[in-house]
Amino acid sequence: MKKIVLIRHGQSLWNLENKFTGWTDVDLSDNGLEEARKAGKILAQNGYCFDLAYTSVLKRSIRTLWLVLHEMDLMWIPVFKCWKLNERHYGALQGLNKQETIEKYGEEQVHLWRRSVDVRPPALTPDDERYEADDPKYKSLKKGEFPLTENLSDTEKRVVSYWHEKIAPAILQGQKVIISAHGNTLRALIKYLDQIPGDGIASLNIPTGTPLVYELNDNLVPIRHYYLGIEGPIPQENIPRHIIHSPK
Ligand SMILES: O=C(O)[C@@H](CO)OP(=O)(O)O
Repeated sequence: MKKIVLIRHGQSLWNLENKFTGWTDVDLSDNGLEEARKAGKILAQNGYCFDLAYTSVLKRSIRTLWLVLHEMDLMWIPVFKCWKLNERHYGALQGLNKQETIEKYGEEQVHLWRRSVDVRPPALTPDDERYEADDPKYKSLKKGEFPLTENLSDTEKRVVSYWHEKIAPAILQGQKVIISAHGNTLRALIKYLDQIPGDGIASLNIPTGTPLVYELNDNLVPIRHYYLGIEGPIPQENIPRHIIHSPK
């Protein structure tokens, strides 16, 4: 049996301000910093240890990982950063307030943009200042690879390709792995691992800064999964489809 830990970054400044974030590189809020430290403590208290870590190139997930590894005294382990683990690109919605967007376009449209698998938010244009293809952190992207907008399926393709290229081979070699990423990146990975069809993933919301353990069989098929450190009943919207129970 293999065990991996997924963690969505702690609360970011734009989570706090209720803004669409996507690839905008905002940092953690004070609460998010605290969530990340708490996650590291909980992992250490539960006897977790990692050989390798994976994260995006966005500072909210990198800093979350740093704080987790700091609390676990594991800052020395190799950390691999890749844009393929970035949050879903939110196109022209990036920077807009979610509530104001609902007031302008209606609840139903905004829900489709946020949670549908195949609807893409309005695209950025390459002359938009939010189009950051020239940022050095994206110099490894091939021409045309930098997204102007993405739906969850687009995100799933890049996340799953990285899973097969890098993460799965490491797990199969026996490495203990933590992945620090983003709400929609982790939803996409869970959709793939748990083979959740179509819009079955629409209602899943991953809580910030909360370790989610996946136990996998030798073929990397999920056996069960559970959160660490949630006190009281787990809200239904936080529970991936196959969840069985939380550890004692
Ligand atoms: O703004 C974003 O990038 C994401 C995650 O915070 O938001 P949502 O939950 O709407 O997908």
